[in-house]
Amino acid sequence: MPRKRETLTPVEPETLDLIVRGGRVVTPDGIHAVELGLLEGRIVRVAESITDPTHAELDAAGRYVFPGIVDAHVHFNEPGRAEWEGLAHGSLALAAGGGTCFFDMPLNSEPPVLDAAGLRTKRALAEQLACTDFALWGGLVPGNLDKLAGLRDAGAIGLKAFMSDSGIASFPRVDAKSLYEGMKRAAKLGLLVAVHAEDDALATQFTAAQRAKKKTDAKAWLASRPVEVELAAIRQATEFAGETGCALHIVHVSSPEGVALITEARAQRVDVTAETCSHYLLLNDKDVAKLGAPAKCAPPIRDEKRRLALWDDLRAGQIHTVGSDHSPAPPDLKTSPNFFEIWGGIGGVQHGFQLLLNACATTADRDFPLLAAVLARNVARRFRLDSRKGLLAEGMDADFCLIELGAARKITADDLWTRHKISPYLGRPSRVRVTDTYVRGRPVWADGRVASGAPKGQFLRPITT
Ligand SMILES: NC(=O)N[C@H]1NC(=O)NC1=O
Ligand SMILES: [Zn+2]
Repeated sequence: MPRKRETLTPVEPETLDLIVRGGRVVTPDGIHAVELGLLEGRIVRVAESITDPTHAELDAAGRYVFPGIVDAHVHFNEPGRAEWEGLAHGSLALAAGGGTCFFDMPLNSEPPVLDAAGLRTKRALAEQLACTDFALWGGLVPGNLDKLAGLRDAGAIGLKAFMSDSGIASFPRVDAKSLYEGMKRAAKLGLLVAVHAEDDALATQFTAAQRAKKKTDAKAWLASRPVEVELAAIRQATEFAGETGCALHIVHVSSPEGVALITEARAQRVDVTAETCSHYLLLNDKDVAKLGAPAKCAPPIRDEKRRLALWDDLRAGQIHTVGSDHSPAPPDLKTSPNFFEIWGGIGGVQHGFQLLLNACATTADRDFPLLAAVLARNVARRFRLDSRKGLLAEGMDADFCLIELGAARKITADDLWTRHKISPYLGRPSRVRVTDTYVRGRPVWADGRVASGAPKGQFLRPITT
C-alpha cells in the first residue's frame, strides 16, 4: 500500500477535487489496486475505495497509474537555440510521454547557464513556456568557479561539467584542475556535480586513428569512442569525488563496465550515483548502423551484450536513475554522409520512457515498480525534491500518468510533439499508450491529446534541510 503521511490531517471526501478511480497504482514497492483522492494539486487520500460519488472522477480502470516521470537530463536549448527544440515543444513532448518534470541542462542554450543571471533568465522563460514543472542545471566550466555560489542561491539543481568537448563553443570542457576545484567548492556549497564522463585525450586519439584510415561511417565513429574512453573519465571523476566529498552523478553511463566502477566507488563510500538513458537500454550498435543520424549520441550506444547487462544492473539497483538526454537538432545538422560531422544527440524525451515500459510489458508486475523507482522516486530523492515529487503517496504532488497496455502499434512521425520529427524510435511497435498526464492535479495531456488550459510549470529547487 502506498505510504501514508502521519502528519496530514484526515480529509473528508467532500473536500476532494478529483478521484482517480479503478487504476493499478505503481510505486517502487509494488502495484496496488487503490484510488487516489486529489485536493489542490496534492494527493490527500489513498484508499482501496473512495466511495463518495459526488466528485469529479478520472476513470483509470484497466490502466496503470504511474508516477509522473522526472527527467533529470534534457537539452531544450532555449534561450538562444529554440529552433533546435525550445521549452514549449520539449515539455509538451515530455508530457505526451508521461513526464511531469524536467531538469534542463545548462548547455545548448545561448548563453549557457553559467551564473545566477543566466539561470534567472532561463527560469523566467520556462515559467512562461513549460507545461510541466522544471528544475535548472548550472554549468561548471573553467573560469566560472566564483559563480557557483550564485548559481546555488538562484536554485540550481546541481552543476554539470563536460570532461570532453561538448560540441558547443560557449560551454568548454573542464580540465582536471577546474573539475577538482569545482567539486571542492560544490561540496562546500552542498551542490551535486554531474559529469559527462568521456576522457577528452583518449577520445581525440581514437578519433584521429579512425580519421587516418579515412573511415567516416557509423561503424568508424563507434570505434572512435570505445568503452575505455568512458571508463577513464569515470575513474577520474569518482576519485575526485572521494577526495573532495562532493556528491557526484555520472550521467548517461553507457556500459556495464562503467556501472561496475561506480559500484566499486560506492563500496568505498564515495557519494556517487549512476544515470543511464533509455536509448542505452533500447538500442544496440547494429541499430545505430541501421538508423544512422537519429541514433548518434555520445557516449555511443554499445553492443547487445552490454545493452542486456545494463538491464541486469538496473534490476540489481546499481543504476539509480534513467534520463532521456534529449538533445535534438534541426534536420540539416542531422544530415551528412560523414557520420563524424552529424550532431550527436538523441531526441527521445517522448518515447524513450514509454518504450522502457513496453519492454517490460510482459513482466509488468516485477518491472513497473522498478521503473517507478528509476524514473521518478530515485530522481526526486537524489536531487532532494522528495517531499513533493516522485511518489504516488499521501502528501505528494498529484503528478502522474495513465498507461494503457493494448495491441502493438508502430510509432510514427505524426505522433511526435517535438519540434523536429527526428527520433530513433519511428517504426517501433509499442503496446504502451500514455493516455493522460497530470501535473499537480491538472491535465496537461488528456485522452491522447494536448489538454487545453493547462497551467504553466513551476520552478523547483532542491529542498534544503
Ligand atoms: N551538447 C549536447 O547536447 N551533448 C549531448 N549529446 C550527446 O549525444 N551526448 C551529450 O552529452
Ligand atoms: Zn552528456
